[in-house]
Amino acid sequence: MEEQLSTKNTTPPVSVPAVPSHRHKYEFFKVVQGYLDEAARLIEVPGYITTILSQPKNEIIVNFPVRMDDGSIRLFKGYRIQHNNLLGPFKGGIRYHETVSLDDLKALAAMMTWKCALMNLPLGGGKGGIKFNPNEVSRAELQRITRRFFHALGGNIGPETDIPAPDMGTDAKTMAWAMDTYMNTVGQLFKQAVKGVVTGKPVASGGTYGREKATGQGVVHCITEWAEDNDVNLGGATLLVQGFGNVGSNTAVLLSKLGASTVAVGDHTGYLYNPEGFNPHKLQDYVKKNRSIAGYPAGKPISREEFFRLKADIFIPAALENQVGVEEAGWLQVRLVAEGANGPCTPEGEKILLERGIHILPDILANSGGVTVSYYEWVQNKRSETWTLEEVDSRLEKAMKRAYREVTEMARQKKCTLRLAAYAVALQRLAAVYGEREIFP
Ligand SMILES: NC(=O)C1=CN([C@@H]2O[C@H](COP(=O)(O)OP(=O)(O)OC[C@H]3O[C@@H](n4cnc5c(N)ncnc54)[C@H](OP(=O)(O)O)[C@@H]3O)[C@@H](O)[C@H]2O)C=CC1
Ligand SMILES: O=C(O)CCC(=O)C(=O)O
Repeated sequence: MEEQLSTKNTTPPVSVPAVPSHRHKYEFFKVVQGYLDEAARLIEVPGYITTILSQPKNEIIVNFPVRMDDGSIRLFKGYRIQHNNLLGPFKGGIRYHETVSLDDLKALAAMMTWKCALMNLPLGGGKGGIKFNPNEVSRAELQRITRRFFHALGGNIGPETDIPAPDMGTDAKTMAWAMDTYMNTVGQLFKQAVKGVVTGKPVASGGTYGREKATGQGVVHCITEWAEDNDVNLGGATLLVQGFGNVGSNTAVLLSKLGASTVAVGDHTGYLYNPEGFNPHKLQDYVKKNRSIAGYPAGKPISREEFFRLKADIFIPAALENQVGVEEAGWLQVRLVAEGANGPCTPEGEKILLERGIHILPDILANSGGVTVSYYEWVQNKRSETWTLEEVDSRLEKAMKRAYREVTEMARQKKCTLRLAAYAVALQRLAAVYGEREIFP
């Protein structure tokens, strides 16, 4: 039992580098474009389509000053990348993290285009963020940074233009501040009902039931389908979870209801191991209160390498991109990597995993439950409706299972990886619309 293992961990929080320092600079946008080009060759898409999709439509950069608690003024740089809006308004999260960069956000915005197309949503792709560490500012500073950022973005976003949502370092509260700022600036000018300007809001402020757990729920639907296809019993399965925020913790909690057990977890402060299995509810509550897993009593501190070398059934990366490179792919002893995070495996890492017979559920499929339920929230805001949790859950389940089947069928037909198959399904949808519009007569 977890409680019996309670060796008190008094280790102070240590910052664990996201990737070992000898690793090359990771060109995330190039990597994502590489997948698109490969998928385009696979399904023979006309060259002009990949040319259009090779860069974002708009790259918005704003510099804005914020008064900090000590009275000083600090200048922040914020981004909103609008990749593509062929299928509908730009859509995607806002990331607050010290690693935020233009290149990464371009990659993440492009991935939103593929994700929305794959899920057959009438939405395009976007992503934004600010480069700073949200754990190092007070709550009042966080609110002022958010309000200044959304004020600076002004009319570049809107319920029919570009709809942000939470991503790393942001949550429902951030979205409530964002909506309020927009309502009192741009919304005032147009006298519009503007709840739909952001999704992932608190339920009382126009959010939807089920959004908070949606990404984790989607990961779990994909894992369940994979388990069925591969005759794996999830009861008693063991999990390694990297990142215990929204995606990691909800995935662990939902899988525990199917009998799976989380034996190791990690975040930027370090990694913890508990062979008996953590209680994911308690750990989730602890992280909500303490902002990290550091000091959680029911686990033994281990190194990042020890974490990756543990024998388990499923690895769920739910933190940053570029986590599974050549080294980690050689270390992992699991049957499945289910990508809760965006871009956690490098192409070289993926190749090694597949050669070693480790399956991968790719990000744009596995973590698409979040944006799918964001879409449900946006529809409810448009129609002034409130759907029950059961309705949201049941729609999400159908949508995830349909997407999983489409991707596995494409992979079978084209004899390709699930990642390329997911890109191919998405690209096929976009190509059909470009074709119908005959934009270059
Ligand atoms: N939220 C959503 O709906 C969706 C999120 N995603 C993706 O899922 C991933 C996680 O997002 P989300 O759960 O929302 O973010 P959260 O901010 O809620 O959680 C992120 C987690 O990652 C950890 N982390 C940060 N840096 C490191 C590091 N260097 N090494 C190990 N762990 C680290 C954080 O730890 P700490 O707090 O200690 O920094 C935290 O536990 C991201 O890739 C995001 O793009 C994808 C689809 C939708
Ligand atoms: O819910 C959304 O709109 C965005 C989710 C997101 O940022 C992602 O899927 O990476």
